[in-house]
Amino acid sequence: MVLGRIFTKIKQGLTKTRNVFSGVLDLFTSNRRVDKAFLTQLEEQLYLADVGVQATAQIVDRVRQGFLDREVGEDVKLFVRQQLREMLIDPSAGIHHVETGPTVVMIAGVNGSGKTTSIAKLANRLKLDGKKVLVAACDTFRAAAVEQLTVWCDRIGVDIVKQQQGSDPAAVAHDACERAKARGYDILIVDTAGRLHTQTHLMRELEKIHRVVGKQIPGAPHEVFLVLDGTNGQNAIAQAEQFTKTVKCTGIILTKLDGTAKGGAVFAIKQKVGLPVKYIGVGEQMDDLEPFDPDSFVAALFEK
Ligand SMILES: Nc1nc2c(ncn2[C@@H]2O[C@H](COP(=O)(O)OP(=O)(O)OP(=O)(O)O)[C@@H](O)[C@H]2O)c(=O)[nH]1
Repeated sequence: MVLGRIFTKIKQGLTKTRNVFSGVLDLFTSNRRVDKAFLTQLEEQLYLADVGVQATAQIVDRVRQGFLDREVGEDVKLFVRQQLREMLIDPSAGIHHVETGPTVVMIAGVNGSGKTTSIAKLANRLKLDGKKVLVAACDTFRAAAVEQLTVWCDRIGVDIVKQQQGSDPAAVAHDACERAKARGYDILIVDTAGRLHTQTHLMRELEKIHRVVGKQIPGAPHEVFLVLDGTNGQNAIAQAEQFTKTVKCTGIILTKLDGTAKGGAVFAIKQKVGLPVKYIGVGEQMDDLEPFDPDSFVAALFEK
């Protein structure tokens, strides 16, 4: 029942992506053979669905190898569905909670990507799972960032550690770790600045937070999630490539999938950036963040 509701929500959130993906699905209803023209069309449609050059080439190649000159039918469709699903499978799904001490999740991403909203949604989700959640407002670069995060935390009912604008983000991280340890929090979510004056500046700041957190809590940060705006499609991938040169990330939160037809970028992200999508944002409300599940995602694209 609950699963059904979540699936319906994912399907609704992916409406626009589903519409472009119907171009792929229509190919399997036609009465024809797997020939050069079919493979070219498959390539075009996957590409149009933002699946990305590399992922598209891999699928088309495998269809050619397995089905050339055979009739197009359910088996080819199932094969493509399987290929897409397998591309997304990742053994490290979700957040890895440590056994003792707080689990630290650092959140990075450029301003406007949906970083603040995603932190709020994640905090809300973890709280509903029974976790004691603390948020560290380390984006001290912009006053609005701290204010916005405070409003969200109040609304959700989770605690926040903050200092005034312009203070050292690493100091905020330090305080937050102390508090998380002293008061038995299960999870500490650390917000970070989205953009500073230069890339080097940003890198130094993120590294410093990383170091401070690691000194306070062994193994921390346990996860580093990069928030990407799903409406950017292939540009989000370029951004991810750029960002991961600066910070070592463990996963992606892909936002705003409800507002875009470019949800196929999920495949390209995994292929090109090598990072799993951990959560997807499918709306602006607190409960509009879903753990990314390859089965449901691909099923949502393939099922009526
Ligand atoms: N439709 C939709 N909108 C979203 C989603 N996630 C975030 N948004 C909206 O995107 C806008 C930017 O989100 P923020 O969370 O403020 O983004 P940010 O990265 O923190 O950016 P700054 O506030 O500029 O630092 C807001 O209007 C959010 O409501 C989503 O999954 N779906």
